[in-house]
This record gives sequence, structure tokens and C-alpha cells, in this order.
Amino acid sequence: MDEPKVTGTKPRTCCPRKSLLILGFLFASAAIALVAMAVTQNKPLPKNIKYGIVLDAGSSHTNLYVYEWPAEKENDTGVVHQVEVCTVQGSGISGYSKDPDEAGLSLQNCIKRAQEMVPEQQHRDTPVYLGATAGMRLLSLQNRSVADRVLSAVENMLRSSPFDFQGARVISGQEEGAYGWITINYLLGNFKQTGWLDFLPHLQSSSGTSGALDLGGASTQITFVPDHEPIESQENSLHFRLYGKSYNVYTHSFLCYGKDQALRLKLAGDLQSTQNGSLLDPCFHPGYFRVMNTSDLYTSPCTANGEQQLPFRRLHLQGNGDYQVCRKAIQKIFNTSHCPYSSCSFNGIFLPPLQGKFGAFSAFYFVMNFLNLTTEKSPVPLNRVTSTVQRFCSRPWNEVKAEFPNIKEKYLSEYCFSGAYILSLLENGYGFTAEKWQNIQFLGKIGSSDAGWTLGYMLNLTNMIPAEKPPTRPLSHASYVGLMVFCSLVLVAVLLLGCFIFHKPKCLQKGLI
Ligand SMILES: O=c1[nH]cnc2c1ncn2[C@@H]1O[C@H](COP(=O)(O)OP(=O)(O)O)[C@@H](O)[C@H]1O
Ligand SMILES: [Ca+2]
Repeated sequence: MDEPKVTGTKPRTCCPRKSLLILGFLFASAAIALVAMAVTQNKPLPKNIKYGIVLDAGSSHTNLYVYEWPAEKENDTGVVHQVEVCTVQGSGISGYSKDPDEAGLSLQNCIKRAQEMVPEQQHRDTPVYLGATAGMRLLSLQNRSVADRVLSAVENMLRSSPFDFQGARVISGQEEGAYGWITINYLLGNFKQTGWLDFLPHLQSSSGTSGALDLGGASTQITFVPDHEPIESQENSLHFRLYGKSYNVYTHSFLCYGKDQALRLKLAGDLQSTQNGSLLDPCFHPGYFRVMNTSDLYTSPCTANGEQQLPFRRLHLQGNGDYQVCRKAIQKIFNTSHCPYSSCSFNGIFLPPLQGKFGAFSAFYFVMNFLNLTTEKSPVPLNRVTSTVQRFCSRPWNEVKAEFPNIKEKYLSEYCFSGAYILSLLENGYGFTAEKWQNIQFLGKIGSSDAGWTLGYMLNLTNMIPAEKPPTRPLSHASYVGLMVFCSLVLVAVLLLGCFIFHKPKCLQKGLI
């Protein structure tokens, strides 16, 4: 018998296995190519960096700041940062009234330093600004022509530098307050309005900004956005439109209430009640002794009104480190007897209710930092700050001097007065209660940049803060490419999986493998 013939086709060789392999290979190659393309395309381009220089001509000294930012991101918020600060040796420019040319020469070393920091080919395109604050405001009040001569001396020096000189002027107290407020909010990223909060504005605090407290040697500034309160005096009211949002800002600068002039005000007041020129001063350490010419005390317009024929020419000051008495003596320089508004700080100056968080910088920070009151994460409570200052004031001067041999004697001897003055100003002057005190953060730097008015000044003068929010795409280019690649891969994978499930090659079917 014939054996039954095996009919039909030969069992299929597993050809889909080959196709699968090819498909897999193509898939892997395409995926690698996509990722490689995305990475190469998004590699950061060589940076095009721009620079700007601002000189802060303060009453006690001048600082030169160099800032840099990526040219293509000029209008973003938070991109400009400080790369250098150079402290000019000697006094502030207002201290050169006897020899104005020296004021210009004093800047030379720091200008050289800036030349090293900025690449030579960019010197010509780098703007340089000088802003003078309360020391020069006082000198202008005292002798306008001398102040002008000092300003033209620094102007000539800056014009002769290789940088693009943009002006040297005395800025107003209002500007100083406003630019300090802009600086800290820019650096803290408070003008940034990206993310979901844009669509849920009720979740943001009313202004989303921090107030600014700046303490200098000759003036002090307070600036913040009050909560829906009308700003009752025009000279304290500023309006800004930044990144598409409007801000009604309260600001006041108290000339003569920087810590150096405040000390003069206090001493000039104390002098009225001495007969022989010796003064027992509760704001200096026990055992501290200082001799001053009374005429020096009255050279400033802050104290000039009190000048009188005193029967002595020298003041012999002796410390006794009594914090409570010191606070009482300081209190006398704040006049709280009249207020033509619904509420005032002191000297009849309008102050709306304090609102939100505050960043306190410059001498507020130097003093608190020296007293070790800035190191903790959360603010140190007011009662602990008070007891720290009290304890420090009561320490004998020779003990303090021995503990801090490297700190300038001028600073060291005045930290007791300065600590007490800061507490008087914030607590009694502005009305920071123990509860509100917790909203103050003492700031030296934010990131790499010093907190102060200079950055805000430059941002404003270079038009780097747009009034309206620049139109932006929802995603950055890199995120867009990344997401596109990811979605393409998911789509391809789903397609392959679909093909695989619905046209399962026979060789992979059960029993054929
Ligand atoms: O390291 C420090 N310790 C204590 N005080 C300092 C230190 N550095 C600067 N200061 C003080 O900070 C203040 C800065 O004032 P600035 O010179 O800016 O005057 P202004 O802003 O009133 O024009 C001055 O009183 C100066 O003595
Ligand atoms: Ca200052």
C-alpha cells in the first residue's frame, strides 16, 4: 500500500522571527537616532555673556559691583547675578569735600579690578553707572558746589575708563528704597509668575513680594506693598508695572537715620545736658573711652540745628553698657508727638500697616550677623535678640576687644549702639511687634548677589525689566523636544505591540515554537 502522502505545504520556517529582528533593529536605531538628535540639538550654545557695572557711593565707603547675564535671556527674571564686589579703600566720596580730585583717584583700583573681570573685547559695551546716596545728599545740602565738584571728579575718572560711562548722580531716597525693593524681589524670584499659580491668582499673596529694609550710615529706607490701603501721602507712593503686574509701593527714606548719623543725633542730644563735656554713655561697653571734637559732631546738616556755643570743645565719652538706658536715650531721636495721617512711623511721616515678609539688609544684616542672630533657618524671636544685645552691651570693652582682635575698632565699639538702634528703629519706629518681627529676614546675599539697591538700579536703567510679561511658550525648547521624542517612542511602541498582538506570527503561536 502506498503510504499516504503527506499533502499540503511544508511547515513554515520561522520567517517572522527574521522580520521581528529587523523590526527590532530598526526600532532601536530610530530610538537612538531620535535621542541623539534631541541631545545634539539641545546642547547649550557657547554663552553670549553681557556685563554691567554699578558703583554704590555710600556715605561710609564705595563698592563697585560687576554683574553678568546671558544676552539672549536679558528680559527673564532672576538671570542677572553679581560676579564681583570691590570695596574702594578709604572713605565714601562725600568724605573728599576738601580734595574732590582724590575722590576720583580713590576709584582707580576697583576700576582696574573690573577691567580684569570683564573680557577686554567687551569693555566698550559694558555700561558703568555710579549712584551716590545719603552722604552726598547731606553734602549737597551743606555745600552744593563742593558736592558737584566731587561728582565731576568721579565722573571724569569713570569717563576715562574703557567702559561705557552712563552717568554719575546722587540718587533720591525714594529711588534708593525702590531699587532695593526691586533687587530683593528680583533675586528672590518674586516677579516670576510661571506655573499653575498664574491661573489661580487667588492662591498668591496679595502682592507676592517682600518688603525691603535698608540701613545705611546716613539714611535708612523702608519699602513694601501695603495691603489694599491707600497710600495717604504722595511722596511715599510709587507705582510699578513689572512683568505684567501692577504694584502700588510705599517707600520712605529717613535722611539722618542711618546708624552713623543716628549716633550723632543721639550724642548731640546728650551733649545738651552735660556741663563739662564728659558723658557717661549707656550705648558703649563699660571701660570704653572716646574723645571727640564737639565741632565734628555738628558738621553734618543732621545735627547743625542743635549747634550752640558750648563751654567746652571736646567730648569725653565713657561707656557703661546699660542697654535699657541706651534704648531710652535712642528713643529721644524719634519724634512721635504729631502725625497728620491715619498712622505714622516717627517725625510725622506716614506709615501704612506693615504687610507681609521683609528682607533687611546692609547694616541691618552686618550688625545682626555679628551678633550671631542670622545663622538659624527661622528668624530669631525678638525677646532673644533683645537679650543678646543686652548681654553684649554689658560686656567689658577690653574683653570684647580681646575676643575680636581682627574687627575694625570703629565697627566693634559701635555694635552695642547699632544693635540697640536697630531694635529701636524696627520696634518703636516702624512698629514691628514680637509677632511681626518673625516676618523679618536678615539678608546679606541672595544667591551670589548682595542685597542692596545697585542691581535694581541697573535693571531699571538697562530696561531689563519689561512692563509686560514677555510672551512665552508653555514649554521650554528642550522640554518640547524631549516630550516629542518620548511621545513618538510611546506611539511606535504601541503600534508595534498592536501589530504583534493582532498579527501574531504563526511561529510564535502556541505549539509552533
Ligand atoms: O562689616 C561691617 N560691620 C558693621 N558695619 C558695617 C560693616 N560694613 C559696613 N558697615 C556700615 O554699614 C553702613 C553702610 O552705609 P553706607 O555707606 O551704604 O551709607 P548710606 O547708604 O547711608 O549712604 C555704614 O554705617 C557702615 O559703617
Ligand atoms: Ca547704602
